Amino acid sequence: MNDGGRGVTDVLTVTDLKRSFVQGDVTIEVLRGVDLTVGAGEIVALVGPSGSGKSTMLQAVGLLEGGFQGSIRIAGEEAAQLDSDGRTRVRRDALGFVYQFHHLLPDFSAAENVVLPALIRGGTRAEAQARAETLLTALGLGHRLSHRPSQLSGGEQQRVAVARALANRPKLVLADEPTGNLDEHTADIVLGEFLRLVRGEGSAALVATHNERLAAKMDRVVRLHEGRVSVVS
Ligand SMILES: Nc1ncnc2c1ncn2[C@@H]1O[C@H](COP(=O)(O)OP(=O)(O)OP(=O)(O)O)[C@@H](O)[C@H]1O
Repeated sequence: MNDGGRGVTDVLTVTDLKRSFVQGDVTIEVLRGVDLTVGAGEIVALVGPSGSGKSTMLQAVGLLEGGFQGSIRIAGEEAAQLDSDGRTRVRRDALGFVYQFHHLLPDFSAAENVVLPALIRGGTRAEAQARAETLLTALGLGHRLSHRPSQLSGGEQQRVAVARALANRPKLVLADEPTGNLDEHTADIVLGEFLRLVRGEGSAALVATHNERLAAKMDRVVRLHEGRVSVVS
């Protein structure tokens, strides 16, 4: 799909997305009709105060949860038309995920954690290994390939999570507070590396953060407010 205006192909088009949660007698309308596009290779910050719905939004776009109304198109595929296998395929082939906490497999080395997504997708071990080493080396972890997560610093663990997200060359990386668990100095460095690598790979990214300073380093900032998105820059 082409948005016409910016002259780029969109990897993500969200139209009139709605999500509410019912708790007892109370209905909380978190997303009240969100419209959002992310172009190929574009890095978009999703900002908003705590509770504004950033994680809810990323869960919808990551095809991780149902219960949504509206349209989500990822790399040309309409989410509502996908069955469970289709959602798994889109997540595996078109998306990469980075969370606030690394969620690395504790019994596997840094390299093995990055190799796994490619193996699951059906790649050869040699290719997956070469890709993992390239990504980890680009993130300054060439000397940490055999370390397990518990043997790495917080910043190093998060770099491995970034490498894992990029292993299958996703069109779109979804990142939920990717540096939220790091001290300010380390967060700055890791976010800079994340942006450099994502740009170098030509992937797009949608990055939820409540850190406006970090958001300003991205190509565009959109704000979630009262269940809708407004463009900041
Ligand atoms: N499964 C759920 N059941 C009920 N309410 C929920 C559920 N998930 C989220 N919410 C509510 O939806 C609102 C948005 O939550 P969400 O986690 O998306 O916000 P956020 O912007 O990511 O916040 P933070 O920056 O604190 O992570 C909150 O009020 C939250 O309590």
